[in-house]
Amino acid sequence: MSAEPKVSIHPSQTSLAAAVAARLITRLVDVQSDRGTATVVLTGGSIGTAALRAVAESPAHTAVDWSNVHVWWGDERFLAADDPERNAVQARAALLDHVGVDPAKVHEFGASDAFDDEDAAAADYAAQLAAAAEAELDADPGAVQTDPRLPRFDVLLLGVGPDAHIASLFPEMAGIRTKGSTTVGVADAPKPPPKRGSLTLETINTAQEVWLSVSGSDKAGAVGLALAGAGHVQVPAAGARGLRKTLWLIDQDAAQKLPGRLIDHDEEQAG
Ligand SMILES: O=C(O)[C@H](O)[C@@H](O)[C@H](O)[C@H](O)COP(=O)(O)O
Repeated sequence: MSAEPKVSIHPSQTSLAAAVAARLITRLVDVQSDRGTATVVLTGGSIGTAALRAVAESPAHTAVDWSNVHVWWGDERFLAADDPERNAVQARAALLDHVGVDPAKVHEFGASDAFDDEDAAAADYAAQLAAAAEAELDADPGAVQTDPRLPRFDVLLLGVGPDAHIASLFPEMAGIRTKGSTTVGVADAPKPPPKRGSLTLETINTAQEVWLSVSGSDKAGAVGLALAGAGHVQVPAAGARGLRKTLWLIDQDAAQKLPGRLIDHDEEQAG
């Protein structure tokens, strides 16, 4: 079971980041009012980080109980813990340091100063995920889990590269082909740095909602191919689906090669 993609087009990168931020705040508030806690999976990349900055700048962010938000990452660069290129370091600077998150609920991929290699860090992340899944079941023995090795992901954010990669799953490479594991170490990513850790596509696709945020004309080809139904090994972004929602949030530059039949005009006007 997975949700067909919906597309929402925004006039500029700035309005896109603001729209992602507004949607994220609303979603977290809604999930918390139903369930008490909410879980978000963050992405690195320019638009992902700009959206987090926009959350911090929005007065509405105080409606979220940040101390009850679980934070994970879709991928991480295998670098020292304080390296400014780490997705987690950028997310802290953009949002997490400003909103009173509970450090025990912020789950980072292991860094290169703590783990021998990217595979060990990825294995550790899989163990962290499995422990969270177990804790979830202890707290609510009736909880329905999509995968017993994974906690519930309410919203999973992704950026998309010009080559259509998502998280650290690059076209035609081993990561995007990985089956049976929840995480994967990546040794030779074409986007620097080469060493990374990532959720697998199978893991990404257990999220309730997957939102792909994309800005810029260099991404238009990737967006067009992904939404025209290309195969996920060649076009990883084509394979990302949420269980109840798959939302492409894109700016006009990234929408240049969009198959027209996919534009949802209600969504288009929403942002
Ligand atoms: O660690 C990373 O590099 C990311 O998680 C990666 O998947 C990113 O989201 C895309 O490459 C888009 O990045 P831009 O928005 O900067 O193009």
